[in-house]
Amino acid sequence: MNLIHALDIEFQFNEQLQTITPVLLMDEEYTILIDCGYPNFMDHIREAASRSNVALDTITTIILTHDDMDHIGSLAALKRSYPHIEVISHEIEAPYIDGTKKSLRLVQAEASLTMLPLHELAQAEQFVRFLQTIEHVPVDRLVSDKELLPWCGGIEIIHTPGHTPGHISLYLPLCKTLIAGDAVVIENGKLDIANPQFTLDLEAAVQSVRHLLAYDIEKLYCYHGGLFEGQVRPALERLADSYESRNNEPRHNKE
Ligand SMILES: O=c1ccn([C@@H]2O[C@@H]3COP(=O)(O)O[C@H]3[C@H]2O)c(=O)[nH]1
Repeated sequence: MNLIHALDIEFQFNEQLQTITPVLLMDEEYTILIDCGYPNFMDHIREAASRSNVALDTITTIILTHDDMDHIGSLAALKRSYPHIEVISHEIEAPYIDGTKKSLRLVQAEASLTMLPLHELAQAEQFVRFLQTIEHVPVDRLVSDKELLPWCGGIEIIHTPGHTPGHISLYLPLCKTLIAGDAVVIENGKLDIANPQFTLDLEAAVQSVRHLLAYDIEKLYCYHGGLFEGQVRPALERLADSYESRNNEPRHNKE
């Protein structure tokens, strides 16, 4: 028995209706949550999981695709309530999650304060203060590219850097399913790079999309956008091509 439950969670953020999609993977023994929402999202996760008849206390494992406030925000609360949960992330991402290194999103947000026009400053400062409140949690197990976790018939770790340096996607060969985290998102029905303006290394993010073409993917779940309804391979190819052709466009001489 292998099951995948997409936990679509709708909420208001910055006065906008948003949806995030953590994913539950289950086999006979293990219940694995992939990413865990913003701070104070335990009730949202509990409610979404209960729609799939899953109780939070059955979660054995949390795999974090990367360190960002909307992916690790409720990790500390989940660990406090369920200390048995094993937390897994890529080895490069772990120091940001456990707080040994300063969150790169916070570094980015602080750096933006010196460059923003005055009218955007208050919101950016608020975002910095928000990031400073994110609780850090030790990572119990480090994984690296191509590692195969034994659950659900095998879960392959794919290192997909770009959005952050230790970002991972998860591939389940048995059901040809990719959990993409923020490696790609769905925007207006199409695959896209997640917030390119905040992507820490856009070139690497596009390379990661190309790398995903090596996998036979029939179902693709995005954290922002949920299940992609379409032909995955051509969509990934179009996405990589579109960013690469932008990079190859001749630059206009402004002199
Ligand atoms: O100045 C900034 C920088 C970033 N951000 C957020 O950081 C997030 C990174 O992951 P994401 O792609 O899910 O979403 C991004 C944005 O929502 C922001 O709101 N303001």
